[in-house]
Amino acid sequence: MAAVSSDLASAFFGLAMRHAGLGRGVRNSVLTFPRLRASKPLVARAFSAGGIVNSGLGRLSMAMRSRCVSCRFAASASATEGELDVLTKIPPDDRIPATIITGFLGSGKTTLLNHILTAEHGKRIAVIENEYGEVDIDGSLVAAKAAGVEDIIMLNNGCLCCTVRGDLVRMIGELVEKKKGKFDHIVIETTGLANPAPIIQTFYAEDTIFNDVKLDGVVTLVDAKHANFHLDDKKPKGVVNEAVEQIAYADRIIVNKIDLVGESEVSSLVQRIKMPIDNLLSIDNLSLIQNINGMAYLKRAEYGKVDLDYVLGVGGFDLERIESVVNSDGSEDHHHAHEHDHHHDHHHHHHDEHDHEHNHHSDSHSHDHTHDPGVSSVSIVCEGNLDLEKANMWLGMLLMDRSDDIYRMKGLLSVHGMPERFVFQGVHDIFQGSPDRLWGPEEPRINKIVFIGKNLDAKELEKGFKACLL
Ligand SMILES: Nc1nc2c(ncn2[C@@H]2O[C@H](COP(=O)(O)OP(=O)(O)OP(=O)(O)O)[C@@H](O)[C@H]2O)c(=O)[nH]1
Repeated sequence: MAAVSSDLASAFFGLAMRHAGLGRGVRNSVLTFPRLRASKPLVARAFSAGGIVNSGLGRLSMAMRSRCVSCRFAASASATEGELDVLTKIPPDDRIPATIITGFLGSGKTTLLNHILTAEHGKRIAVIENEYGEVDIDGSLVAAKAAGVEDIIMLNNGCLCCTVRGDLVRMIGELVEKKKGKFDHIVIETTGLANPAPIIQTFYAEDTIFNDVKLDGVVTLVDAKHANFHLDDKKPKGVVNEAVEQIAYADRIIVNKIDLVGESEVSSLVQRIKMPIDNLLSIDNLSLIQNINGMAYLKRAEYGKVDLDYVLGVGGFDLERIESVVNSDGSEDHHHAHEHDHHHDHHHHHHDEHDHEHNHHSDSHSHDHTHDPGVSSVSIVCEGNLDLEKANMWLGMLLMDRSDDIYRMKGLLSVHGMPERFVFQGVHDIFQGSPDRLWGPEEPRINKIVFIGKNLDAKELEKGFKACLL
């Protein structure tokens, strides 16, 4: 890994900053890091509405365009003057939003879908339903169709994340081609055994989708009664536990079927999914407890009944809205205030915005999962300015090395010399970043970054990140 050239480094943020919106309405850059060995030529693929751009890293000549009219990128040391086409205003992103509904078998996906389809929201929704091995459309879906769903497409000759991924691309392509303007949102229900990662990646890796459709969010249903059983399921080496993965990739979690269990059972499940491990140190059986996703918002529900703005238009993959995630722990369940307790617990290390006003030291939280192959989340919060070159190198190397294990990343960074906040997110080796609004004159320049993945070593991540600070 030591042989990785600094070209890789300049690509990570450099490309992200310089390549944006080459085509209609696409504001952000998207990078994928192919699984390369350091000795091979390093190539990044930038997907844009204009097609795939293959570029030798660090030798990019794409014009940088920013959403923000007055952006300057003094920090982008490697950008040549001719590239700084920063005054171009990018048109609004008018791609059709798509929501993935996932969750283990029987967790209530179709029930939620019906709730969405029959509720008053004024949206015209096209549905892609993936029922593994089933032929007939679910009876309740037919009812929903009568209620005015724009289109229901069945994908039932395999699982969306495996065999029918090509079908998904084709179907979305056809939907857009034939029915564009007739629907406002696409909802995709996966099978209960789907791993969301390949489905998410399809939205970035396939130009035919990326040009017209943007991923809005991943909503995961969790069966309050049976989830622990599936989460505990020890899989053979190399086999993923779908129940864990589905939660790990979520932007919105719905702990459903709470009518079937008692309050304490729900609370311990919520803890297992969300609560910072530091709070659980007093609990005896610590090894059984993991903080699977500290980033997603979580709500409890019966029969999937949640407000629709909780599941549609969430902007989970929208750089403009990453802030709300990295600034909070995702607990949004106002009826269960105790889920916020860790905000006020002096033993934990995850601070909210208010804390930082008074306490500007760096910190992170996560249980040390070095010896635990479980999925966990790590948050790093740290005031200071990042050295762009170092940050490029660190994140580039991290993804080269660990992109299989890093499921999701979201962050808000303070880059030295850059007057705007830099917002980014990633799914494995796909990375997307762009400048956000200007830092306020009195605003502390605090970096916030969240990782969700397997075998994450919080200390190592924090050390690597802090080494990038000036
Ligand atoms: N008691 C109870 N039952 C529920 C709740 N939500 C859904 N169900 C029932 O649970 C069963 C499974 O719900 P579905 O919505 O079909 O679950 P699914 O995730 O789509 O199932 P698969 O497609 O098989 O993975 C149905 O009989 C639902 O009526 C709930 O909150 N409480």
